[in-house]
Amino acid sequence: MISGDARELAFRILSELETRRTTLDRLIDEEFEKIAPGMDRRDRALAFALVYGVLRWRAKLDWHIEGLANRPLNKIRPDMRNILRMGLFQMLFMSRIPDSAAVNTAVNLAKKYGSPKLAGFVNALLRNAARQKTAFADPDPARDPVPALAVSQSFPEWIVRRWNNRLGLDETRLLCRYNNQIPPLTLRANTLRISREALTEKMVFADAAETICGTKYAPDGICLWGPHVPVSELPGFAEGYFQVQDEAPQLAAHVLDCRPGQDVLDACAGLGGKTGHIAQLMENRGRILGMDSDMGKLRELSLEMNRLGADNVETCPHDLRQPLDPEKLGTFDRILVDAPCSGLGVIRRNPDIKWTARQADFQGHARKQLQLLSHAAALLKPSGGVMVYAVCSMEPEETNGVVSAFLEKTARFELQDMGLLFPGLADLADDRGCLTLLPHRHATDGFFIARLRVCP
Ligand SMILES: C[S@@+](CC[C@H](N)C(=O)[O-])C[C@H]1O[C@@H](n2cnc3c(N)ncnc32)[C@H](O)[C@@H]1O
Repeated sequence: MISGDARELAFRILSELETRRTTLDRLIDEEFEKIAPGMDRRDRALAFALVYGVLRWRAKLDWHIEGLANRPLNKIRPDMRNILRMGLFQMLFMSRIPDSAAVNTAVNLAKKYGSPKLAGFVNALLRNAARQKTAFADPDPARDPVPALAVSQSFPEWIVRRWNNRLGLDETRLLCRYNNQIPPLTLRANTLRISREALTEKMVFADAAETICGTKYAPDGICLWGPHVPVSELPGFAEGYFQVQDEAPQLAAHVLDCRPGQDVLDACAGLGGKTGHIAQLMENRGRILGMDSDMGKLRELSLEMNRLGADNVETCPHDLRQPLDPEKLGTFDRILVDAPCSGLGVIRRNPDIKWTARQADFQGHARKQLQLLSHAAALLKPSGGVMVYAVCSMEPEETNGVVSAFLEKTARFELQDMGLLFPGLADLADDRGCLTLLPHRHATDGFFIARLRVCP
């Protein structure tokens, strides 16, 4: 059992993230459960700030560490790299922490996890950083703006290059900057139990956050900027008054426009973020089938539906690429395919994605997305059926590219213009009528939604 020290906890999370195939969310849940129950709120907040801060600013921190160490980063032991990143992050981004505390705590970690010699190296490098930091400079953009932006905004060069080719340098800079900001905690009021107005009042009364406001496009969303307590301690959590969900994904179930009494398939239901929303739009009447290939997620989904009071949801573990139950073919009024993707739209909330996503994976994502969409299409009612395809990405291969490939393959479907169907969302619609949300333009996660219907 290790101590409940915030920096040690952050160090363990950062190191494990590099060695295990898991997501930041899962690792945080695991490590916090093991270590942090007794940890006071300020220490938990520090551990979070260090993990997220280092992941957001890793390329910039590494650039300075390489310069100070006078050797390439891969010549520094991976665990010492993380100790150095945490130390330097505190010096550059956490003005309330004295440099001496950043150095001493890093040296203690290096002693515990390394050796006296490595602790000496960490000590010397961070002391140099403390002396030189006011003179630190980013690479010169005049020489080559893409790698310079990759360091100054801390993104992998391939992502900056990709966005620069599509959006130009100025917008790419804005997009990177936006993705490095701390997002609000966004909730969706569970209208089975409470209205957005009444939930907002409860949050304001409880002084739940520094600023509390409604979402712009999604009718049931509330943004909490600078929340004062963890989600599970917010008023109404146990009563199922809300789910945590960014504004952009709230629009997926909204445009699915399901009605009470319908048969609805949530084909990649995961933990049920959108299933709960569908249940509230259906006022708990009709039938929802939550499908996912991950049985563990569906178990959690069922618990989540109990918390929300959504009682018209059944679950079905199934790999949607495999043959479908013939009895289910052509039976659903509405289908949501919230497909697995690169996750490049949610870097603001999951900065680890910057370092785990790969350019080479896009073709594979697109192939799978097309397969899931095509198989799901066979389950839709031949008359009046509507299917929504969504991904938390704004990359062409897995957004409009998949929709075009699907339409080429499946002539009985047509794309619907959501700018016309939902006038409140018109400024999010692209020239085909799909919704493409860009973080820096719309102040949401990056997200894509297409609405397809069987041709009348
Ligand atoms: C973007 S996540 C869904 C998030 C979920 N809709 C929510 O709002 O909480 C994509 C989901 O697709 C599931 N998935 C991946 N491959 C699948 C497959 N072949 N068949 C069915 N589900 C799959 C993953 O387990 C994951 O839960």
